[in-house]
Amino acid sequence: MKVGFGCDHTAIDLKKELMEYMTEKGYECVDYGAYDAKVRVDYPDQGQKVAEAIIAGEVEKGVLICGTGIGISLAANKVPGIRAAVCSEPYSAEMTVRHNNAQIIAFGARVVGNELAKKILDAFFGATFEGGRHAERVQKICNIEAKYNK
Ligand SMILES: O=C(CO)[C@H](O)[C@H](O)[C@H](O)COP(=O)(O)O
Repeated sequence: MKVGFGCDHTAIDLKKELMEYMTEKGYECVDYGAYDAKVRVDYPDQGQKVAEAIIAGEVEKGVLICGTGIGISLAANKVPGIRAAVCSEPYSAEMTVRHNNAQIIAFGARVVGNELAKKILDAFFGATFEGGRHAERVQKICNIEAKYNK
């Protein structure tokens, strides 16, 4: 599976470590920036890049990291069709795939440590969407989006 990674200046080292971790597990990791911890950047730019890469079919899923995970996920969720979830622990990371069919996991480099971040990725990428009643609920989310994107 191809996975897109994006972050702001707060998470350069964590992103690098997680990309290495996922590459070792056999994932093909694509880096959408940022690249330099000394250069302050705006998290919406990387959130948008990874979200658009998913919609374009360049990558299947995404990992977004800023200081809290909140701003970068808010930006990604503005791209129609994207479901990005902020999760600071593995249970939510698993459930956002099983029940919400989220394509992007987001978290904060100032919130979670490196080893917890790996556990969050294990849970997210190890889960499968359950469909059924959850598909109907996800469709309702899509309907809200469609109503405001005419
Ligand atoms: O989620 C965020 C904002 O909603 C992030 O924490 C950003 O990484 C944060 O805004 C960066 O702040 P900085 O003071 O410019 O480092």
